[in-house]
Amino acid sequence: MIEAVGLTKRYGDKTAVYNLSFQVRPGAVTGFLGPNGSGKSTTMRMILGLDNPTAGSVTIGGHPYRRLPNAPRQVGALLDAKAVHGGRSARNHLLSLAQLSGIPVRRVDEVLGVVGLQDVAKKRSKGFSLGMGQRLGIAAALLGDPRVLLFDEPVNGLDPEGILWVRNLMKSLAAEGRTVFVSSHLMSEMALTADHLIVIGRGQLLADMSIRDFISANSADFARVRTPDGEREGREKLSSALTEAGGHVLPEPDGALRVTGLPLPRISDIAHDGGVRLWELSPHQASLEEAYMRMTQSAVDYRSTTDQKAGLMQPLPPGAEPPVPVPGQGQPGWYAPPPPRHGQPSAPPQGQPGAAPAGPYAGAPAPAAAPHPYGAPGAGAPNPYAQSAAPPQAPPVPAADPTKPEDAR
Ligand SMILES: Nc1ncnc2c1ncn2[C@@H]1O[C@H](COP(=O)(O)OP(=O)(O)OP(=O)(O)O)[C@@H](O)[C@H]1O
Repeated sequence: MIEAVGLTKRYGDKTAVYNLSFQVRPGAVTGFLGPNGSGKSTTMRMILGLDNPTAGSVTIGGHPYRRLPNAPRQVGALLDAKAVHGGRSARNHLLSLAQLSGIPVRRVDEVLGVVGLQDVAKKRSKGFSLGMGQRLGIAAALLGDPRVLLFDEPVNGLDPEGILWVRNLMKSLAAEGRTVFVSSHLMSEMALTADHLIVIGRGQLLADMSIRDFISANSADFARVRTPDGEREGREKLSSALTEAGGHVLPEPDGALRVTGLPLPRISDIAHDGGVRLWELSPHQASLEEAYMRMTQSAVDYRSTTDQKAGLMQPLPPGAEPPVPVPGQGQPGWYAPPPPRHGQPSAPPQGQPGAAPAGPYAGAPAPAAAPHPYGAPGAGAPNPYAQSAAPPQAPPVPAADPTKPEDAR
């Protein structure tokens, strides 16, 4: 088991990780999520003794990494697949690692086979593609047959077959009772791979719970209702009737309605009473990606702006109309999560730095967070992001908190 207690890391006046407490348990794949720059790699480096915490501690099986006897036999890690001597062949790279840790040579050939690099084992790694480099990094992590494994973005650069292989590998390592801690930005992949999630934002714990609890705590069930195409009047009539009955109705991009606050049978009855035909009435739950976006949107440091192509535009021909901007294109594919049960602001106020671009559903209040099933073990100072059993009141972007270091606010 990996256990962090009050883990904090400052680089000068930058606080990369602040008061982070969590446990990564054996027998499960634990996903480690957070926006760019949220402190995932820093946390992993501290777990592996590559960085010293400014405060707090992190142990593996009860010991700091540096005090583990023959640590490479107990802990395997892929942090940076490029951190390889490019002039060495894949096999020689693994061989040198094996010799340093007293691992038999035949294990090198074994792991080369496991990651599918046996045919290029004698090739210099500097000629490797991104995906081949990742495979070599995974081979190095598996070399000592360790009980604890850390992978920082292991599927980066892998093709679909490679991604599937990594997914199955992580699951089988966990099924053997090992501790598997894996960071990724690929939500769909995490949803398929991880059993448990630890989510951080700006170095602080946002969530520590099972995937299923994470999704239900950060999303509301909703119904998709579609009336026949071309029957606009019926759609509008239904929309008004549902709103009148206490539902919250939002238009979907394809013309359907997203309805919360009313059970499906009630929606059906309302449509029937109003004489509105339905082509679709289906129950839905937000995906991990939607739930993650909702939870982390206020902790995102790096956001794109619209490319104005300043000074690059050709003058429009006489009479031509400028292109019409497409709503919600600031973050393609993203839209605000389903609306509230109790009403809680989900996005920072528009126009402020860090405000999310207005999506088609922007402005819809977000669902109240459900109680945190596991809590934040060992949490010290109150964490403005952490899920809590109390009704949430604080807006997602915390106001300046004088009890916190500047970067942790
Ligand atoms: N050696 C360092 N010196 C100064 N600042 C650092 C150092 N390492 C990390 N940081 C800062 O700490 C913060 C957390 O960085 P970290 O690399 O841990 O984030 P991350 O969650 O892994 O990001 P990504 O998802 O982009 O890989 C960032 O603001 C980063 O600039």
